[in-house]
Amino acid sequence: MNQDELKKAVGIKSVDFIQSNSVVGLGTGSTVYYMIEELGKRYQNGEIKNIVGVATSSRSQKQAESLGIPMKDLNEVDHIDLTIDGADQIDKNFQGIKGGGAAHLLEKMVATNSHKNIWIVDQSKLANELGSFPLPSEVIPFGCEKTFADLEAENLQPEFRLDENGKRVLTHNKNYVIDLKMGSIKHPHLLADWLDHQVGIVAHGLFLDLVNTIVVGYDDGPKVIECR
Ligand SMILES: O=C[C@H](O)[C@H](O)[C@H](O)COP(=O)(O)O
Repeated sequence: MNQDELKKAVGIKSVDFIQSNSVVGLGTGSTVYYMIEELGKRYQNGEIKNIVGVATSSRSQKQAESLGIPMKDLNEVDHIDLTIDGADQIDKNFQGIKGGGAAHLLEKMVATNSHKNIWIVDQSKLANELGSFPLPSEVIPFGCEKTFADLEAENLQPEFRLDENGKRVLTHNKNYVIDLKMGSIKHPHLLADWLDHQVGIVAHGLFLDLVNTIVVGYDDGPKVIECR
């Protein structure tokens, strides 16, 4: 199976975890696309009833709406039962990096408001340790050169993320993304703690101790792994 087929297989499989009468967080990305597509099908044919979706990006919001899935804003729900999202890298302790699509701020807010989090990935996303995938950080434009200099001084190999026209990528909230390309993250909790204390950083892509279950796409089919 190619990577896209693996993503599709885990996307479809993950919908088995969605129960009727629940509030579901909808992640963002090319793997989640298949999950939302399948959820739309099962909602339309009545297999899954009475759900409300909470999106983590305008992309996922639009896709879900186009399939007729009832949607609410995070402010409008008192809880989220389950969120299904993708990930960019998952280490052997089930810690993750997210934000390859610059959606990690909204994703983190939805994930931390969810009773349960499931990540869906193809096998290429699993790694012994985090860091070979650059760690995204969302920074506010005000004073961003200072924030950048602080990251550089910390030896975190920062780089502003640029679009195809060489312009700085803007997030949903009109912030910039700085990718940290240090290659290897030996102590994710220490790094997360340091980044959490940088005033100009709104959110970083380290999602630690958060995921409960991962669904991994292998050539012989999706495998469900309980993490915590
Ligand atoms: O910002 C994007 C999100 O964190 C995605 O969930 C992550 O990048 C994985 O996306 P994909 O399934 O497209 O690889």
